[in-house]
Amino acid sequence: MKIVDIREAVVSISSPIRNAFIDFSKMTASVVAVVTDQVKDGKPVVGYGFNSNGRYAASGLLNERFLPRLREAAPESLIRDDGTNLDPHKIWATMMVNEKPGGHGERSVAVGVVDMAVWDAVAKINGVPLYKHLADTYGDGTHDDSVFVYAAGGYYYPGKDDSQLQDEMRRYRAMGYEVVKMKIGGAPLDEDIRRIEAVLEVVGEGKYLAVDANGRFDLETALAYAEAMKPYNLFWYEEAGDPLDYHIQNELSKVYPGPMATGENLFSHQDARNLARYGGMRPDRDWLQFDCALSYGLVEYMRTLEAIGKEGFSSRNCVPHGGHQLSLNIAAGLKLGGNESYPEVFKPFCGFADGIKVENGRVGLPDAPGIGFEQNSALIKAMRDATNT
Ligand SMILES: O=C([O-])CC(=O)C(=O)O
Ligand SMILES: [Mg+2]
Repeated sequence: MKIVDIREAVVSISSPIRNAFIDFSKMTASVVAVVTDQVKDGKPVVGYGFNSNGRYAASGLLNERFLPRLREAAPESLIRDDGTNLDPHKIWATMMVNEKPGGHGERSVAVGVVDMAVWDAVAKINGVPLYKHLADTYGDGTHDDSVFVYAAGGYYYPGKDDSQLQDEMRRYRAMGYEVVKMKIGGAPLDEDIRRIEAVLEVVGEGKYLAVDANGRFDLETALAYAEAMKPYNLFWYEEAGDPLDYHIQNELSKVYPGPMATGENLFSHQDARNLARYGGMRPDRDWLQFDCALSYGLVEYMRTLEAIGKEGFSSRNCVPHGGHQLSLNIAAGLKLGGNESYPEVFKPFCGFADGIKVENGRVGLPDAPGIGFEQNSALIKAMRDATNT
């Protein structure tokens, strides 16, 4: 068996929304299709991937380095020793030939998007949902039947007032989500506190509201928000300071008793390990948000889980960023704490299986081979159209 073609395309996921750091007016993503010579139901098996959101398409890196390495590799060097399937670990190693350690920047996005497509193909060739493949191959054979998901939104948007923010949160609650997330740090503290209180009127209690500062704050501002938000007992306080400023996170942990979350802009197991070692994150309450689509894919994510495990964290501490179905499969198959969900933003590069509703803040998984993209009709259409597959 072999890979016969790898296609790459750039798609727009632009919208007028804004977090505390960036607007999404020019946001793009890469889509990759890995076409194999395997045939199921009369059609070639094609694995799909996209690189989550927030870091732009990685076409230059893909077309100059990572895809040529796969195309030039001997096809048999990319498959399992027993010849039955693609080998994601060998494919990963082939992409990373002649790459120095460190400097994880955007390179990890390019590798991550290919890796997602490879895992989709692997599970399709095995004829099982990816969460089952992961549980059988890397876990104890059991998987979670549903996954905790929270509704991420609450963006700044031109002309958006508190009542529109409240309406948005009411919609998420009506869809079955319990926990919702909103942006902070894109307005002065007193305005954000007013917005937080407006959302608390809708969700009732702080334990149903997470806030995300997108790395905007210096230490002084992070601490001022901590002081002001402490009484609300929020679900979590996300990315207060720069993602690589472990000192800010550590200082915050000393004064903020509630759960903290961070990690979506850490792109390697070494960075994740540094956070676990030096960031003051507390295994008994804090959340780790590494997004495999941005950070070298699932092959690397398994190394990340191992690295943070040695620092006292469990897979249950992890609720990945990105709201994509690869992380949903990982959450069920490798037993994470949950997954993000974007009910209204980043369409169609968001969402889960069409017919499966969120109930009591949890979502079930389709019983279809692969990552389940084919069950998400808007997304699979966009990826097929983009890659002409
Ligand atoms: O606004 C963004 O860049 C997305 C984000 O931080 C999140 O989903 O946590
Ligand atoms: Mg975030």
